[in-house]
Amino acid sequence: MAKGITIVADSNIASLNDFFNDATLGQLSGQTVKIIPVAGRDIDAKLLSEVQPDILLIRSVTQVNEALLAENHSVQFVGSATIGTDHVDQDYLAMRNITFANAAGCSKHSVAQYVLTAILTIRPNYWQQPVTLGIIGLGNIGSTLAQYANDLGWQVLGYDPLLPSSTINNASLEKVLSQSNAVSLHVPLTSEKVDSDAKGSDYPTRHLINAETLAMMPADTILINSARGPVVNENDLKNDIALTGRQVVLDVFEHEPTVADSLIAKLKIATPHIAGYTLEGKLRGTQIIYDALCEKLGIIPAQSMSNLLPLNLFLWSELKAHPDRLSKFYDMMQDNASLRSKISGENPDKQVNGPDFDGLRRDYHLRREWQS
Ligand SMILES: NC(=O)C1=CN([C@@H]2O[C@H](COP(=O)(O)OP(=O)(O)OC[C@H]3O[C@@H](n4cnc5c(N)ncnc54)[C@H](O)[C@@H]3O)[C@@H](O)[C@H]2O)C=CC1
Ligand SMILES: O=C(O)C(=O)[C@H](O)COP(=O)(O)O
Repeated sequence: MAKGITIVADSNIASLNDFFNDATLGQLSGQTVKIIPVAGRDIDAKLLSEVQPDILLIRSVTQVNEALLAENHSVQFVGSATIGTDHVDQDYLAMRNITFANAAGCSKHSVAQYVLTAILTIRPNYWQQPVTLGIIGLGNIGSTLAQYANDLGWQVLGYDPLLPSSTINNASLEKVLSQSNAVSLHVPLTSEKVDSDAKGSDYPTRHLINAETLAMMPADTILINSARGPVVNENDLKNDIALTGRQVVLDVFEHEPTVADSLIAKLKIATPHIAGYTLEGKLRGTQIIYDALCEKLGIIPAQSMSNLLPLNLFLWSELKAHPDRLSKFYDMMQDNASLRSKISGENPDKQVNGPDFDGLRRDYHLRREWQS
């Protein structure tokens, strides 16, 4: 590393200055830390070539690849304070010998709680009756959601072809889609293998939900996508909703950050990619990449998110005992209204514009995770 440590960071990373400062990083070497906060979409090749930072900290909106880094010769560590990694060309980073870390699992409870809130907002009667919840992708978020579902006495039908079968990984894709009251998607965004392309997946998720798979779902089955927009083919979804009247909840969109009103108008609930946006989820994301950077620098972590968290009074046990308090725990319809309030333009081009979508996320009042 150079004498001082220069960090270019997405300004939407929570508590940047609390985690990355002289005391928390320069503790052994006495190095000073300079942070340059930049909106994630403005982190570009020109900036990285001019600044030549040692460290790049991002979230999901910065594409990290050869185009971004070809003219940069200084970055030694890239940390993404996100679960998803589809925006990062990890093979390229490995080829350049740049260490990469993401924040696996950081918002698993936040997203699982988002999904429960969506289902119980649309169908409050599900608090009291037997429900079959379909979960596609049983990693950190999917398996956490399954725990909440079990706790509510719901049956889980789960599909994850990359994991061994288990009590929750217990069904084919067709069975999950055709026999669930609600289906929730928790897969990474992956593409098909092309020839010997090592990056592709044997079970690609791009357009996993399309005309064919939607046709397997009964009309009254809710669909929730809080994974990545392109997992659902939006044109096919619009046709499906027109045909069946299906209740659909989207937190992520195929052409995000722009979202067409022709889609939003058909959705039961639409939110601006905030399923993981709790204080705990975002701080955990920062903590995980901070810890990874400390490991890279050979220093002991000197900051902990527990120092930064105010008291949390949101107890899952309380909500279970008082389901009528759901909107006090998370008023999802407020997020839905905020997104819809940003629709502008004239028909047929009415849409939420990218800067408005990003603005809602930048200025989001972070929720609290419910504690067990
Ligand atoms: N809306 C939001 O705010 C957030 C969205 N996410 C998204 O959620 C995704 C999932 O997150 P985690 O559960 O933490 O990831 P994870 O990596 O722990 O689990 C993903 C699971 O999906 C499975 N999978 C892969 N391809 C599949 C396929 N074709 N069919 C069924 N299962 C498949 C994998 O085997 C793995 O078990 C992330 O990749 C990210 O894109 C994550 C956090 C917040
Ligand atoms: O962690 C992920 O993966 C996500 O989708 C993030 O929560 C999205 O947030 P940003 O990284 O876009 O702020």
